[in-house]
Amino acid sequence: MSKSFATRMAEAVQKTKSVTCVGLDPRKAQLPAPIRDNVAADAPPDAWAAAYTQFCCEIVDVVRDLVPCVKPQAAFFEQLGPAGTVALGEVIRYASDAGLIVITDGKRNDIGSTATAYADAYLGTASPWGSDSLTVSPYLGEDSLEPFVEVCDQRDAGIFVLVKTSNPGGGLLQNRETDGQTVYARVAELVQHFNATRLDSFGYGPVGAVVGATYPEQLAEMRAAMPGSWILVPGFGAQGGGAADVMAGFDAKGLGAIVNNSRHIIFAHSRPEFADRLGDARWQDAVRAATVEMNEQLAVVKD
Ligand SMILES: O=C(O)c1cc(=O)[nH]c(=O)n1[C@@H]1O[C@H](COP(=O)(O)O)[C@@H](O)[C@H]1O
Repeated sequence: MSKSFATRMAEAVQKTKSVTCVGLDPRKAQLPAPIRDNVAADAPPDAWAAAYTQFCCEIVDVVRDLVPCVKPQAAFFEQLGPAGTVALGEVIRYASDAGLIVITDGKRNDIGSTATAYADAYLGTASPWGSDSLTVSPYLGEDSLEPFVEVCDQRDAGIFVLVKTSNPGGGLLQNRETDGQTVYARVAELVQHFNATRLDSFGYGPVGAVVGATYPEQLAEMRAAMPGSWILVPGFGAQGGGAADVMAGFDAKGLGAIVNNSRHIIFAHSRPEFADRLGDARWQDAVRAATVEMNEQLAVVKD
């Protein structure tokens, strides 16, 4: 890798004219019939892992010319044990070889010395799970994030720090005020601090932030608080976020935010608007149609 993560992201968004991130969150029960029916319900984990790999790689084939990035969610693979983690590595590699930016969603972190091991496992090219970027928890503080930032510097990788999550319960801790400032705003300050000396020609650094589409007001607040940060915006689609809710995330050129959609894209074959017309048999066409639809709803990228 020679260009920084932030620059690769900006160029990929400009090339595809898309701010959509397709979330790869495979679930046994929701796989389309042509894949699910090949695996017995009580089949061993390696059979399901193979199904997950096939499903996710076919999605990559369908969306690779439409979007800048994909986000495999590690939990669904880890659920299958060792075979699942091998499948996760296969999916990461396949998406990367297809030219997509890969954000592995692991929400990892630990004390600094252990954080270094997580960074080594997930960022850059050194391990089977080497990705362009990883989601990271800020809960252990600044010294737990520093090892990730160091690896980002060494390997032109990126991280997305959880700032204001999309779930209803996130506010319990994130909205707490100390010294007249919310916890999420304090985390945003830290993110901005890390990026301040690392900005690329687009004005962005390697330390991204997660802000849910379910909190549009806070998204606007966070865009202003972290001008140097790419924002990963989950919660679009199945969690209720819509186009109007995410508009505050973008800069004047339509850069600076990517919007994740997992279930409403990858399982689009079962959404009412696609089920009759396409359904399980044409699930790949449903994935493509849902991705095109989302791109059209979020056509913010300027020439
Ligand atoms: O880090 C994330 O991606 C994330 C953060 C957050 O605050 N909320 C959130 O939903 N996510 C992830 O984004 C995806 C959302 O999936 P859908 O609701 O199916 O689009 C899941 O993989 C979640 O784990």
